[in-house]
Amino acid sequence: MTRAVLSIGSNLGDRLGYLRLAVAGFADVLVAASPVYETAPWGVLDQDDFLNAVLIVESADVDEWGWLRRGQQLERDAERVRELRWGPRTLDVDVVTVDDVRSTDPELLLPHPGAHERATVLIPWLDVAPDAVLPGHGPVAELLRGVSAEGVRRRDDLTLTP
Ligand SMILES: Nc1ncnc2c1ncn2[C@@H]1O[C@H](COP(=O)(O)OP(=O)(O)OP(=O)(O)O)[C@@H](O)[C@H]1O
Ligand SMILES: Nc1nc2c(c(=O)[nH]1)N=C(CO)CN2
Repeated sequence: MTRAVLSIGSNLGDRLGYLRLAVAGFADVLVAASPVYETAPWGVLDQDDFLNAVLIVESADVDEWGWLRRGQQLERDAERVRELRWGPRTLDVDVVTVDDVRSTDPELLLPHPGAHERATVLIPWLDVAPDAVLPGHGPVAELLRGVSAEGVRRRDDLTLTP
């Protein structure tokens, strides 16, 4: 059995629809889905706001590479076009952690190297897992104390399950 934490994001087109597409794609393995947050972009600042959320998924049949592949298939289903690094996208699925697996393979870095400093990941993750620990970094609740939550707004009017 593996349990993964996935960060999903969209800032192009039907943003909520794309996040829902991801949730539907993981419906058979879904343990929890966080609230939806509207977030100011980081990385490339001159782009539209994102919707972000975190999913917890679990399966006896999927290893860390399987979670990556399933996320990438959903990105393709969302007709994502790879253009700019950190640029606009219909759907991004990042594998944040898979249990306490460590990987330095550039195709699958685990834990995700940006997670510890991204409020867009840490805030929704804490919502669904208050005791979560990011391997190598510590409790998510503590990491959040060192990160600015500016530009991260909870959107309770948007729900991931229709
Ligand atoms: N933990 C991970 N989750 C998802 N993709 C990963 C992970 N580690 C490495 N990758 C690789 O990253 C590439 C995808 O990069 P992508 O363009 O989505 O990056 P990004 O989302 O713009 O930036 P960031 O990875 O900083 O969020 C893929 O080739 C994938 O194999
Ligand atoms: N707020 C926010 N900004 C981003 C995001 C994201 O998910 N949320 N993803 C990016 C590329 O991975 C680049 N910038």
